[in-house]
Amino acid sequence: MKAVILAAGEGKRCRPLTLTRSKVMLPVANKPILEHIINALVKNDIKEIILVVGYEKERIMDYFEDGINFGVKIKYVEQKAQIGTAHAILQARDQIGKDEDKFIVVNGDTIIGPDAIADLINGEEGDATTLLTCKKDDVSGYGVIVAKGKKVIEIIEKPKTLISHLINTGIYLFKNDIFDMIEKTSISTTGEYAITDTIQMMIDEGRPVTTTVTNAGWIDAVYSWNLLEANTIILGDFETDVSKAKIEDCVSIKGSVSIGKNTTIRAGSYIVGPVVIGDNCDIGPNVVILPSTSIGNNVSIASFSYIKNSILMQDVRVSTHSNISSSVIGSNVITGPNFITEEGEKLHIILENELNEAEKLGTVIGDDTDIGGNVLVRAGKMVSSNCRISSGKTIAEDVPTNALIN
Ligand SMILES: CC(=O)N[C@H]1[C@@H](OP(=O)(O)OP(=O)(O)OC[C@H]2O[C@@H](n3ccc(=O)[nH]c3=O)[C@H](O)[C@@H]2O)O[C@H](CO)[C@@H](O)[C@@H]1O
Repeated sequence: MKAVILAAGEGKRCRPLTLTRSKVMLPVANKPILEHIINALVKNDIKEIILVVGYEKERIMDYFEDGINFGVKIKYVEQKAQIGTAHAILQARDQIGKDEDKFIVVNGDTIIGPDAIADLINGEEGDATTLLTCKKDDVSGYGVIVAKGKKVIEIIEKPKTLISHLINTGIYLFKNDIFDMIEKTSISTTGEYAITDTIQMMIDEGRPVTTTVTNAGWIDAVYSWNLLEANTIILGDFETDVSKAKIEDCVSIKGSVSIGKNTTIRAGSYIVGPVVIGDNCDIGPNVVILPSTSIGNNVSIASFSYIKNSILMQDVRVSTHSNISSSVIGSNVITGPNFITEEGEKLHIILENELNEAEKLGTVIGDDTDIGGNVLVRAGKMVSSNCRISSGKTIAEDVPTNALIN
């Protein structure tokens, strides 16, 4: 069976991190979200994946290439304008071909494990379209499903009132007839061609649509700070492997800690897992890294720094005596000595003109930003990409892209 992954959108709610890469390429436990999905499909014996790409497509294509390093054949189709999930699926029509019986479609921006895909495949019913659903207390922001047993009665996209606790995970088993149905789908009130509208049309025409409810892990990082929660969950499955690292004397490592090749952990450092550290990093001496932290490749963290519950992407340089907690730091960010992120709980954050609440957050910093020494970032304040912040500043407001704070 073939699978189609929808990966053409930006993921605006994860800005500033998605200004330079799409949400599907954001790292969780040192792997892009998309890689977790591809692994889940490969573990279910999927041999060919069609990736629908658009926004920042080169980054995706450079990373996955033809898929050979990921154990699968990957083909790319481009969706030139991101005008909806139904339109995105339609781009894969030629690659799926008429002979294909059924194929899987997965949204590229949620983290799933192999069990979710196995549930979808095992729940297949005759020639029906199957939607993988899961139960959630708070269903706001999702497609909601009303079902009678396995039969789907109605699918309503982001309803304003509570109709059901069953949500659409964005993982489907379709037959080839979906393409003709998509072509008949009209544009929604939000200006998109939505696959949920196509599915509702199938139900209205009396075509069989069933649902399989999954209890397998399905993690949706809606906002950049949700990446930290996702990271904590995924790191929970990691096993200790420090065999490829250079560990100096008097280093203390507790819990599950995975360290990549050519990484040096210098004397006096103290690491408590779950923690994952990539290749070619230089950590210490006397650095403390606490759960649940992911550190990408080519990162250096200088002496007496303290990192907790954070994601540091690749090529980050942290100077001495820094304290980074509950933060997501984009790639190629450089911070001067005594860089401090304040941590806050239940923070109100305005993003894309919407008020949101972050359970716990330090800061989020976009790619390619340089921060001088003795800088403090107040809890929940974000610094966008390509900013220059001089020494001694306190960041008490969000900093926009390309800003120069002198
Ligand atoms: C209309 C629709 O499908 N809604 C579903 C979608 O909502 P949701 O609003 O999450 O859908 P998004 O717009 O985030 O898109 C989902 C995925 O499709 C990709 N994409 C989107 C638009 C586009 O033109 N091209 C493209 O490739 C995005 O990159 C992303 O990977 O996922 C939720 C689960 O997370 C479901 O509960 C919703 O029912």
